[in-house]
Amino acid sequence: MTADVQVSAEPAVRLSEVSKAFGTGRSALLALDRVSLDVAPGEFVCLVGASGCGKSTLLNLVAGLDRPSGGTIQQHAAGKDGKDGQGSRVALMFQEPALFPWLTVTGNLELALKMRGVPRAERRERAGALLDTVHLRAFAKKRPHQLSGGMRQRIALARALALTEQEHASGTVDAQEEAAARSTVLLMDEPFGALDAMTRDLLHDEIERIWRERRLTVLFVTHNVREAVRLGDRVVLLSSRPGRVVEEFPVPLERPRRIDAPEVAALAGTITDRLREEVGRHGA
Ligand SMILES: Nc1ncnc2c1ncn2[C@@H]1O[C@H](COP(=O)(O)OP(=O)(O)OP(=O)(O)O)[C@@H](O)[C@H]1O
Repeated sequence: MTADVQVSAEPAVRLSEVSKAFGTGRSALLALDRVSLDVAPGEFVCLVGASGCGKSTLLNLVAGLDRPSGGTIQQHAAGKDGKDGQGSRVALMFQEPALFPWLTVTGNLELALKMRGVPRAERRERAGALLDTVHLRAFAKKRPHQLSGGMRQRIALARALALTEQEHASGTVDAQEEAAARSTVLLMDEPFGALDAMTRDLLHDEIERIWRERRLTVLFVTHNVREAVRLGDRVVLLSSRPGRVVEEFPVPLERPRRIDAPEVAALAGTITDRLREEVGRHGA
């Protein structure tokens, strides 16, 4: 089976009627209600919605950190044998970088590579390559507290990428390897929420470049509708709790986009109006 052709036709992630309830009986809280969503390989999808509508819950389910109460989540990856879900690579990145403070920048990345089973002899070089990707090679020997917030988030991004690395030295990129890269899913939960506007702008450029170069599939949660329009191929609007997909907005704007461009503001305005309507309906 030629995995690349078949896999590229499949969504990288498919949620079918996914529900999630916390607790049982009368005290049960329904966080997600029959959410269906396909994310294509190489697509950048942003999820927006009111606070508490279940965005983080959804990412946690896709990451496999929790199990849905109903419905199914499938991840299609180009595993060696081409089977669905085999060789699937998912990495999560949060608002807090959560780096180990006692390790250097390189040490943090090497640890992630070790967790992926990358042999010791390769780790230093691959950590260096990841630092090149986020333009922080010069800070390899620093510890997290010696970096700015934006730099720490770039290291967290490099670490997330490390967690999607393959166990073997990749060498040349053949079609199957490329298809596997496309089905690498990067889950980002408000990764830039704590940064100042200028640093966030820079990181938008950075994540867009890395997404393109590595052909990643990205599922990105944000409160910031403009950020969603700046980055996404598609913006998915969730309802107030329980989260359901209310509407999807394709973003047909040429890249790179500027967050303050009038066309970004216009589409963000439309989505925000829809979000307000939704929040109003729930009396939140
Ligand atoms: N482990 C849990 N146990 C019980 N309730 C939970 C748990 N995790 C989340 N919830 C509840 O599920 C709902 C959805 O939470 P979630 O964190 O997914 O929302 P969110 O959209 O990411 O919110 P925010 O935008 O404020 O970060 C909330 O009402 C929350 O209190």
